[in-house]
Amino acid sequence: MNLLELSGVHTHIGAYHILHGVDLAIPKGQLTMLLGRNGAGKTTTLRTIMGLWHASQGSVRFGGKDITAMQTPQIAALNIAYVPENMGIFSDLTVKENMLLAARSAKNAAQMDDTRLKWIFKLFPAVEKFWNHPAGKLSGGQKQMLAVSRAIVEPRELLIVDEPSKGLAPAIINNMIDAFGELKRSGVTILLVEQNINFAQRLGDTVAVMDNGRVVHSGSMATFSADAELQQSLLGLAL
Ligand SMILES: Nc1ncnc2c1ncn2[C@@H]1O[C@H](COP(=O)(O)OP(=O)(O)OP(=O)(O)O)[C@@H](O)[C@H]1O
Repeated sequence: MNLLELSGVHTHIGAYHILHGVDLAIPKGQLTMLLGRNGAGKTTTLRTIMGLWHASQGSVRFGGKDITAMQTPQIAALNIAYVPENMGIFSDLTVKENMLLAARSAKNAAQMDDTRLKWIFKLFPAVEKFWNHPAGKLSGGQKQMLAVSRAIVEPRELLIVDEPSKGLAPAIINNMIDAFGELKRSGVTILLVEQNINFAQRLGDTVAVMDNGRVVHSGSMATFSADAELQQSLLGLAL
């Protein structure tokens, strides 16, 4: 069953026609990797899902419901979390305050779900370690971990993250892979935009590849991983 479905989505940004009929299906409970060269339209697709841009044609359906024309707060309220490329962290606030702001149902730290926080601390130890530190002081990798932690501070149906491995050192990437693996096992449906093919192959169940504002290939990651020629032709990878 598909949790999210885009059909024939066109998106314009001002005078520019960016998405040219995106068809994308995100199977429930799986981790889908959205790949493609720079400028292929991946971020624009995520922003269109979240209602930050609106499709001028086509439809976005979530759990069978048409969300194409809905506003971002209403879309988020359907239990969809989005971590943009800039991560949306408040640098002057502590890690704890950043987490608290993301927890819609908690008015203070004591009201945050303790079991869930402990689970998040296990996924991302840096979040616990720097709990009372200003978020602006964290390294790039720790900020990314905080950003994902904020997104999952409450249970989600769908977690969308734009380039979680960007600029991260290999050790941090391994931590990120373990954390997303654990998130996947918790049953949440995940959509990641990735440039790091190794990261994508280690985590993805399903893959969709974009080019020129369209999805030009979709299928299982296992099939895609086994086909070097396909990867070469779609991503221009030097193998
Ligand atoms: N605000 C904007 N105004 C005009 N054009 C834009 C805007 N945002 C994106 N674009 C253009 O839309 C196209 C798709 O951009 P998008 O960011 O969706 O690609 P992407 O696949 O996420 O690439 P990247 O990996 O470089 O982020 C690009 O040609 C980009 O220049």
